[in-house]
Amino acid sequence: MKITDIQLGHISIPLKKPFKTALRTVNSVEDVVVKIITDTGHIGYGEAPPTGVITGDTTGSIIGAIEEPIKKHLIGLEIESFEEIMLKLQKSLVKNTSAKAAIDIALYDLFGQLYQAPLYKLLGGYRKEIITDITISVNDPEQMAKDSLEAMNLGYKTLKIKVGKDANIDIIRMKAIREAVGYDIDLRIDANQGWKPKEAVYFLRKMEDAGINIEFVEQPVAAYDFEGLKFVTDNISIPVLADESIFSPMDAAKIIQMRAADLINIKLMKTGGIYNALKICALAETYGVECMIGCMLESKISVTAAVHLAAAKSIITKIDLDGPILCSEDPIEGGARFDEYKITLSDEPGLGFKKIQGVVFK
Ligand SMILES: C[C@H](N)C(=O)N[C@H](CCC(=O)O)C(=O)O
Ligand SMILES: [Mg+2]
Repeated sequence: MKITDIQLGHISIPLKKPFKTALRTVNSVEDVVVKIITDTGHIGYGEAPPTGVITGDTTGSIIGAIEEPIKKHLIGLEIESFEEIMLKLQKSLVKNTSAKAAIDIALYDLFGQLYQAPLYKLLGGYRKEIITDITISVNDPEQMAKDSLEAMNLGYKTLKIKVGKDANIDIIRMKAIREAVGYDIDLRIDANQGWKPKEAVYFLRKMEDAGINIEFVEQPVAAYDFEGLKFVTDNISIPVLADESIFSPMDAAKIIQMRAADLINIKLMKTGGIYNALKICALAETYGVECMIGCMLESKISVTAAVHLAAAKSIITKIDLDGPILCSEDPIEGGARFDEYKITLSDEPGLGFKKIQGVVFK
């Protein structure tokens, strides 16, 4: 199975509601889609979102990275020589993790097809069904309480609450949400780097004292501020999860060795795909640090790859793969099945895609 061509397309899906974090507001998924074609007629699909505020990647940079260095390094290679392909992909240029992730995902899709097995089984086959949280965008407290109740009524047991815009109002937001949903729902919060270390400690302690009961806090401080992250971790009892601070396995090793966070958020768009995500899983497992798997604003193509990884690995104990659920439509036939919070994999080979509607590949 030899790679003969790599084509690109664009997927555009309106969201059900605007997605709002401390970093940005988005109304639709606008992602680059990758199609890798082989001489055997097998096709692998991948996807990359331009999440510039987190990864630095834009639509233009993703397309440029794939059309120039990546494509040149991969055409003509055999999927059988998987390690060689992965090394060439990762070494074709530095950074550009979203472009690498899209290609890595399409290659793993082909890898599964080559051996006629669903990817999650090839990677470990731990389970075939997972349960995701759903994100509540940062808004005024009344709106967030209403959105949380709506999610609870759809059956979600875990809500990921976006905060980090103004710590004084964040406390009011969290009180309003906890009051609305009661204590049977787990609340995890994501500040998306919005607080300073001392401010984070002050307000998180206040939230603890108010009995809000928070499962964990995600990325309270700036991505680069490992010391600040450690300061928060050392000074509150709520577990701290590192998201934007960890892209590479090296970042993960550093955070773990510093004890700067209690938990790690793996996202394929930060790691450059499954190949490096597996290294983070191995590191985390070695040190007994549980992982969450997350996503950006992604459709079912790349999120299906994340579902396969989560289904394969027991160290991934927390799931934030709500990208496709936030979308108002699903133009992808096949892949993971989303029934609100319940995500199930089929036993189709690779990632199991059948058809991607409305995307023109060139
Ligand atoms: C969509 C997912 N639940 C999520 O919240 N991801 C964000 C970043 C998403 C983005 O801005 O595209 C996160 O965990 O920080
Ligand atoms: Mg996050």
